Amino acid sequence: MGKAQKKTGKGRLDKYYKLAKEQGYRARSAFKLIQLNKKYSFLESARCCIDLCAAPGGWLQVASKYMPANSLIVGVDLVPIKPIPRVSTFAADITTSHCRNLLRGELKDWKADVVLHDGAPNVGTAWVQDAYSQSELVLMSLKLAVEFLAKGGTFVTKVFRSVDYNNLIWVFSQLFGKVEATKPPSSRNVSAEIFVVCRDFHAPKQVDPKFLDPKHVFKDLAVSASTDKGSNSANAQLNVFQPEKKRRKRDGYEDGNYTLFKSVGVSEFVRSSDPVSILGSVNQMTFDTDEEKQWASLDITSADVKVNLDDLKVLGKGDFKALLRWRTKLREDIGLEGKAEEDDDGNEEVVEIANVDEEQQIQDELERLNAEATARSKRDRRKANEVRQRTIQRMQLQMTAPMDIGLDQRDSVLAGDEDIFDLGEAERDMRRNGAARFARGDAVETDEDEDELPSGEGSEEVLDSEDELEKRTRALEDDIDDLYSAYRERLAERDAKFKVKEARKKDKVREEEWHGIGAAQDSGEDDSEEEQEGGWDKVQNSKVQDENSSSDEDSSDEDKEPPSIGHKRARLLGDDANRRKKARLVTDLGAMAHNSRATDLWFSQDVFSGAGDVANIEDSEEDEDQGMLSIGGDSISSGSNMPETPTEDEDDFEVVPQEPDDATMWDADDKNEDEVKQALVKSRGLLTAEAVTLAQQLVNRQKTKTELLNDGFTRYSLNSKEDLPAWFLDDESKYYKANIPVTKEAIAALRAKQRALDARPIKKIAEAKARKKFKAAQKLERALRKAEGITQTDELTEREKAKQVEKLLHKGLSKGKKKEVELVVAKGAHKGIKGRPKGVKGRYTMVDARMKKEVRAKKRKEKENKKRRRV
Ligand SMILES: C[S@@+](CC[C@H](N)C(=O)[O-])C[C@H]1O[C@@H](n2cnc3c(N)ncnc32)[C@H](O)[C@@H]1O
Repeated sequence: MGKAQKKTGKGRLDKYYKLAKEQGYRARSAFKLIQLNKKYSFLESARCCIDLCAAPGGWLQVASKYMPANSLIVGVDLVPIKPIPRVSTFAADITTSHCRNLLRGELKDWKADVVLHDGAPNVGTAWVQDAYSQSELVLMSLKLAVEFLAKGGTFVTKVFRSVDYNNLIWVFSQLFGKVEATKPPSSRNVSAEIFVVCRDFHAPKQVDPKFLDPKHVFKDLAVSASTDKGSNSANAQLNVFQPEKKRRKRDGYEDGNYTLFKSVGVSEFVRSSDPVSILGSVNQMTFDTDEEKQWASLDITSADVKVNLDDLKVLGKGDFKALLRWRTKLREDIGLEGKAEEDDDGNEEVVEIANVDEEQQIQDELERLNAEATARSKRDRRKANEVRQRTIQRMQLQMTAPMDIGLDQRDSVLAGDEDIFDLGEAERDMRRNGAARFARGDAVETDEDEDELPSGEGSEEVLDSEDELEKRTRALEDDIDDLYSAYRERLAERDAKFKVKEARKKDKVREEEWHGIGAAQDSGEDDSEEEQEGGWDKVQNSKVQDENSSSDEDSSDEDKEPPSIGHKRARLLGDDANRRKKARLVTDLGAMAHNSRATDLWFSQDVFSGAGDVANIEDSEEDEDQGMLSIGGDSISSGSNMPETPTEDEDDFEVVPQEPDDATMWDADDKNEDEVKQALVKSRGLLTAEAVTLAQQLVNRQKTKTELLNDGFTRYSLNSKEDLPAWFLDDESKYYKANIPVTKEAIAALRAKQRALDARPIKKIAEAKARKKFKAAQKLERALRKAEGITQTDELTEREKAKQVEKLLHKGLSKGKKKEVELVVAKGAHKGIKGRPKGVKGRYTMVDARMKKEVRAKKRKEKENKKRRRV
């Protein structure tokens, strides 16, 4: 992750600020529009653009630069905008009908191809007027966009990640074909703003006013806020059990909490009935109170536990498990676990806890050490990977030579921070390796004073335990899976083709899963009109239907009516929940899947998946463009108190592209490949030597059908793919293939086919030849018709008739006169001209004047030579 960008002091005068100054843009935000346009190219083809909230005019300058000449560009803002060539501007509040009328007056009967909105309340000078919140302002701008946009038009708006975010995106998706949220590089990381580019405006004849009414659009937030707790807790749980997968913050920031960093006392975690949620939702746990400090000094609270509690966001699954184990032990120590069970089952449980036998303790301790060792080795591997990655990057940028790699990794040694021959380091390495081996299940020789590793006996016991072995194997498998998905992500970043392939796969999966609300509602003819117009209630109903259908799902039987899309989606979500349930968890997460179902349904909509592809969004106190360049007297003063005010830590939100389930992907691949191959064979015949060999053998009766079938049962066929890791299946599909013999004849046949293909004239020549043939046939036909007329006339003698017919047929069969080519000497007026010389008609060739003279001179010389020889 790069350095956090500063929004204050000199930090805000960044490269885009300087670039804006250099290139004469009035605000650094101009680069945001440039970058958005670079990605989506909406300005080049636009003839009319409206910029809402345009002051001081940076976006207007960009629009005027990138849009075709003579385009109509109109800018509106609360404050007047200094004139810009080719742009009309006026001051108005975009939330008023006055502004609407002014825009109508400017546009006359034109429709806009692009509507831009970069507005932010409280950053202008008109404090009293801009009382609207950001989300409401966005909705107001959408209202204007809906009125003025042409069909297929583009609406670009700035939104902030807040609780309203998803509702806004949902509304956009009802009105536009494509909705994508993006954060251009020039938008500061510390700003919570993102830009939503809505393309392909549906231009419905009528829009239900509820779509544009803040009261309706943001209404179910209040309801969902309370129910959202379930989803928050689900997210928190996922943070713990799949910490590698960074989740997008779909539901925006918690109400009233715009700082991302959260710290709680350890006792909250220890006493909580839902410790996993706490682990997943806070950054740090501290030992503050006297009681907590006492816990910190206990033996079970190892240094690792303290370090882990200090920064929970960097922990892996193993670390979280270790913390949960530590909590259990602590609760046992302080009698909490006993008390809780006492309540349920009476005093017997306390006795049981007191009788935890020694063996169990050793077992627990081993588990803990095991987890620690795995976590450590994981961290080391991650670090090593990062270093390697950085080195490769530097090599790609030609900042370093390959020989530097070793040196790079030991920078600290070179800097003198460490001793090259540091025995301590070597010892630590040995220990690490030992721990790693232990984690792998190899026999470990332990040091006497190595207090982290268990005694030989203990470890053997662990190795003997099947459970333990299985756990380790699973952990290893998880590691490899993680590494593989990281590898695929890297591949996707580097290889554009791979990315496109993956995207196509995802698109297909999505298309199969989701056919849109319109399709689901397509029940009768009467509905069509309403569908086109898109009624709020209708969509809301469909949402409710979806939810109902998902809740009824369990009770409903299979052979009902054809399943609706809602059912389909609900089933998919159900599968998803099941999958999550199946994951190896310490705690039962069944309830979590149930709680978040409604939320899942809502956010699982196709459009949210595209819209979520946003870079990290950070908290910030204000809109980042408050510090615009000062232009004359029009400088915009800095404001504050944005309602959605995120800050600090960027690491919390990272985009993790959601990959489809690997195993099914593999299967689906096979099916598609097969279909594609079959289609190819149909259109082009057999393409491989293996296929031709088999075909020849079948035709020549060298192979019977039964033999062919039997040949299909090899060690390569019918291998079960169940439970195999994705990386393995991917690899197998590439390399684990039967080596089918081919014959010389098959190869010769393929080559001959290829040669024939190569020898075929290209399409244009073939067409020209066919045209010529057709014309010749027509000509002959005409001649024959005329000849027939001549033979039937009585006015001519037989001799005359024969002569004329002969003439006609000769003409009909002749290929026509060869067009003569005129030679034009390139001298005088024709010297050095390009194109057709004046006064020349038909075909011509330019010839060099010099050539004529030289030919004459040559002839003359030959003549003279002949004469001399005779003499
Ligand atoms: C970030 S600035 C726009 C910068 C502009 N895109 C540029 O490149 O120069 C936000 C603007 O929104 C304007 N604004 C806020 N509320 C408004 C409203 N209700 N009507 C019109 N403009 C508004 C502010 O006056 C401010 O100039």
